[in-house]
Amino acid sequence: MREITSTPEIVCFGEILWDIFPDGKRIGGAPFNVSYNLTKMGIDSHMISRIGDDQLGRELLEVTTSRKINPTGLQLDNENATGTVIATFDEDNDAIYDIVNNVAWDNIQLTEKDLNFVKEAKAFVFGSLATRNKVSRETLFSLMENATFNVFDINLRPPFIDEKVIKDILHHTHLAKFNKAELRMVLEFIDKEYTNEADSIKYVQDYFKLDEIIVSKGSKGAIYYKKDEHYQFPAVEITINDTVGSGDSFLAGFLTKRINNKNPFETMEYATALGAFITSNKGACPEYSLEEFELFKEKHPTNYNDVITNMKNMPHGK
Ligand SMILES: OC[C@H]1O[C@](O)(CO)[C@@H](O)[C@@H]1O
Repeated sequence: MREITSTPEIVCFGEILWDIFPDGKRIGGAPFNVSYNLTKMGIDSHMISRIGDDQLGRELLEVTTSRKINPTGLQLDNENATGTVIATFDEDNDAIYDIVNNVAWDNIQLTEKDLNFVKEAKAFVFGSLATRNKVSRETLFSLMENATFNVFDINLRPPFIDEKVIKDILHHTHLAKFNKAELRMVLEFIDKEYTNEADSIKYVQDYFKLDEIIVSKGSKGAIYYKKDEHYQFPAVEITINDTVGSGDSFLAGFLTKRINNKNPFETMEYATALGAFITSNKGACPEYSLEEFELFKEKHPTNYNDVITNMKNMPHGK
């Protein structure tokens, strides 16, 4: 396998695993889903995780390699098994996850190479689940303390929620992504009552010195706060296949534009389109080409009448 020597543009950290659905297993893990879709967007992305020395680990390696995800950030664990999750769907077709504990990705070690990659990368992406075990948690903190742009997609997965750890991470975060329930939980952690979204966001921004926050709202779309600016984008209308990884692909689309300093309109438009595209497909990491996505995006344009912003400079002609 070819070693990467140049610094990746984005480094993702955390769980890589098999989601075991009633109809078969699919590769997953929120940070892996982000890394996968970034790669599809043409972004050079590096995934730091750990797999077991077992059949499921070998299968994970095969899939990542065949899908052109660079596997050099995947550590091999001789003691712990490759991660698995028993996934089912509720009556709204939302996924419910039973995440097997004490697996390989709970034991990600700190390496010199990863530390250097994170220092140089334009963004470092992670969630809260990888902090459930001490080893991966300590590695994450060491990396985060050295990164220049920390992107925290909180992705709360009960029962693995630790208030102190989440607050500590938020103090290091530059861009956070919450859904509405997660935003309320963070407010509870800092003893702030929810009055309305804008006030809550302002409070969280000031409390954690955190300029950029995305709140995802499912079928209602998403809103991006950047200091005092906000940009609310509607969800793109599609037929839902399943919602697994929709937030992860949204984030991949968002970062593709954000790290290249595109304006927030273009950034949000791309993010909502990629989230919708993946939701219209099966699973979080379907096989597709950038051209297929671009075609989908053209056929499903953003309804600019439903964009809500406090900024005047909408892109020309919108
Ligand atoms: O990472 C925890 C779980 O979240 C997902 O990534 C979806 O966002 C699943 O693939 C995984 O089982």
